[in-house]
Amino acid sequence: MEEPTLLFPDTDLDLSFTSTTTDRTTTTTTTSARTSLARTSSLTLSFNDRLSTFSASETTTASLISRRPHRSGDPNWSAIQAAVNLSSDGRLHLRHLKLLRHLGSGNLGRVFLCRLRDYDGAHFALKVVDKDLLTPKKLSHAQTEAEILHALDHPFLPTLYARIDVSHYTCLLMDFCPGGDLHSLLRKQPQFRLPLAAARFFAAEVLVALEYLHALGIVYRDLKPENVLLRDDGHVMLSDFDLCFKSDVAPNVNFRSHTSPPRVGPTSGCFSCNNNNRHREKLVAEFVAEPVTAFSRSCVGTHEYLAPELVSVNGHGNGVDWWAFGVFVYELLYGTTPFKGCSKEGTLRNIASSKDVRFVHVAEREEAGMAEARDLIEKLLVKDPRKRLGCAKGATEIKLHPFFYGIKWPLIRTYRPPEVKGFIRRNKSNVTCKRNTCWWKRLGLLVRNKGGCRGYWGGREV
Ligand SMILES: Nc1ncnc2c1ncn2[C@@H]1O[C@H](COP(=O)(O)OP(=O)(O)OP(=O)(O)O)[C@@H](O)[C@H]1O
Repeated sequence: MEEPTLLFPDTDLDLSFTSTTTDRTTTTTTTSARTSLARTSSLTLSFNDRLSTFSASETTTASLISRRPHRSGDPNWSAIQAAVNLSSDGRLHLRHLKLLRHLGSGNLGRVFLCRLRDYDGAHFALKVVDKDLLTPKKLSHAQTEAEILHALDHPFLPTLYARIDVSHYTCLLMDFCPGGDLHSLLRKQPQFRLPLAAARFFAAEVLVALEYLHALGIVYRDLKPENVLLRDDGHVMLSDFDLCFKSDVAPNVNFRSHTSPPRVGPTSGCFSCNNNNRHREKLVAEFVAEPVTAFSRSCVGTHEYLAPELVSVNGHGNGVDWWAFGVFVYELLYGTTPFKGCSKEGTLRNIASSKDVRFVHVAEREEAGMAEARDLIEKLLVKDPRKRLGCAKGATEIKLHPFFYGIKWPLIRTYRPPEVKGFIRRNKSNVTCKRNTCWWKRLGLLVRNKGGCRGYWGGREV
């Protein structure tokens, strides 16, 4: 038999991985994540084996997602296009990618940092899902995630560059966020709290991302700092779309009355009866695309972020995202979540109770803007979704709240992100990865000895 060739020969991928799933990330639908995570640790060996023994055209289907308008200038696209042009069948394959390291694991699979083999300027995140290890429910979540990623085109959401299906693996090639996630950044702050300006900035960008998802009829259902990743430039990227559900949405242009302040200038002033000196009311057109009829009964999400209607399992809609947004703003500013109890059950009881949100008193938190922040949180954490801010008109009405006063929404992607303790701006072309040649030798040996057999690493059954 021909010796299997290694397709990731100088990878630094660490296979001796253990589950990183924490209590925070556990969803109410999580079942045997640990088992599936442990099994997926033999992934690379399987890849090498399969790709070396099957002809690519028989076993792989790869779709290069078409270049989208707002990212058309993205150099990652050009790099991928160059690789595809050189490919004999005009497709992107796993052999074009070089895995650099393991970034993390979730319910559905593992995420790796990788780059194009012949071009070291473009880094990507590769999410690898082993469909054989998933329950039918998780399989449907994986399918949902892939479909949603395919539909997105927004600066604060991931770009799906390609989807590669190899045997029972689905690999999704996406933007890599070198800044880590907001939860880790919070852990680096004094008392886990962000300065108000930083919290406002991140909240505003997440709001814009949610607005876009809702305009597509997508209810996200998994907002939490862990799922807010930071790009190299400090702007956010919402991740993890497996718990989303899709609904219809009917965009509308509404008119609301807006009172503008009196005009000051030479024509106003001493004449109190002058029309220009009065508050003037005018009609302002506003675009609303909110999935108000969205409805689901499945209880998914992260305990501390679950809306009361999710806890009561009577069915829920778009409002769960606006509730979670309230919890999110609270956590950024207070370093904890508002209904956290001593146990998961205690947390759920607090959420379901009729008690309103309480704010921990933090003397040094009384900076300008905190009163507005508390008011916004109170309006979002209204237990009855019909009365909750955002449920009727979505982000359009949340953006008008005084907490966000002064933000020029269409320009937000051009804002300079705040300097935050612990955030290191990384140059994409200078992503570091641990080198461990001895490690690679062990991998080569293992593949040769076992013929790339899956299931063993370092003498430990996985
Ligand atoms: N695009 C990315 N850039 C950088 N790191 C990423 C990227 N996507 C995911 N990660 C890292 O990989 C980890 C696993 O991500 P993944 O989306 O598979 O699962 P998760 O966020 O833990 O959620 P879940 O288990 O609910 O699916 C994340 O915690 C994150 O640290």
